[in-house]
Amino acid sequence: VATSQPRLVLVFSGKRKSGKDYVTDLIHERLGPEVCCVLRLSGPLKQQYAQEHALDLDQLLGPGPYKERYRADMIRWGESRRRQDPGFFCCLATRGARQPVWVVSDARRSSDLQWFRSEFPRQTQTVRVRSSENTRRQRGWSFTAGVDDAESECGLDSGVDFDWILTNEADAPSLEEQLRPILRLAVQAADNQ
Ligand SMILES: Nc1ncnc2c1ncn2[C@@H]1O[C@H](COP(=O)(O)OP(=O)(O)O)[C@@H](O)[C@H]1O
Ligand SMILES: C[C@@](O)(CCOP(=O)(O)OP(=O)(O)O)CC(=O)O
Repeated sequence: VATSQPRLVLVFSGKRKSGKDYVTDLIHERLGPEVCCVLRLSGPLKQQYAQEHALDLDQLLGPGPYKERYRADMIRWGESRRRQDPGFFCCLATRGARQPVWVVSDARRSSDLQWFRSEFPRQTQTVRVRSSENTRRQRGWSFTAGVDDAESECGLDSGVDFDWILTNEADAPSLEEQLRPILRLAVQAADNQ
């Protein structure tokens, strides 16, 4: 079986409720499912966690309040896994992806970026999604100790030179406009196959 390599890997990060899922869904819609897949590092994490704790996986994957009830414990659970193997969830999340453009929606730690940069050094580009605390609050965020002050939320706050920064705010240029150069890059990457 030929192993297919991605042509472009867009690795997204941002605080919770900054709009990572929203923006990456938008990219997926624009490029279509043949060209692009959205990969969530939290996917295999939530799957395994739901199984071990008899929880509702669909609700854990959704944007509602359900996942917030379990977040602190999921973080702890995931961290013990990552201590054994920092690339554990990266590897699981990318397994079987065949599209030329990969959109990773939720990098949180420098070990996540390191994994993609070392596996796909030429293809990887990092994207930061930014929103003000006010905007995030309107989307349902409130500060939670053990979550918002932990590595899960703060691991990429400094020391990273992002290739792209998107401002997901009502008074910023439209996402459409901000995404244009990234979408152009993705279309080029897919066309050059
Ligand atoms: N530009 C936007 N316009 C409208 N709703 C948005 C926008 N960005 C985010 N949202 C909404 O805000 C909530 C949080 O966004 P989400 O993408 O789930 O954030 P994250 O994945 O970073 O936690 C969701 O309900 C989402 O639909
Ligand atoms: C335990 C987590 O994987 C939970 C992630 O859930 P989501 O990826 O749904 O989070 P947001 O989009 O920021 O709201 C966090 C981690 O530290 O791995």
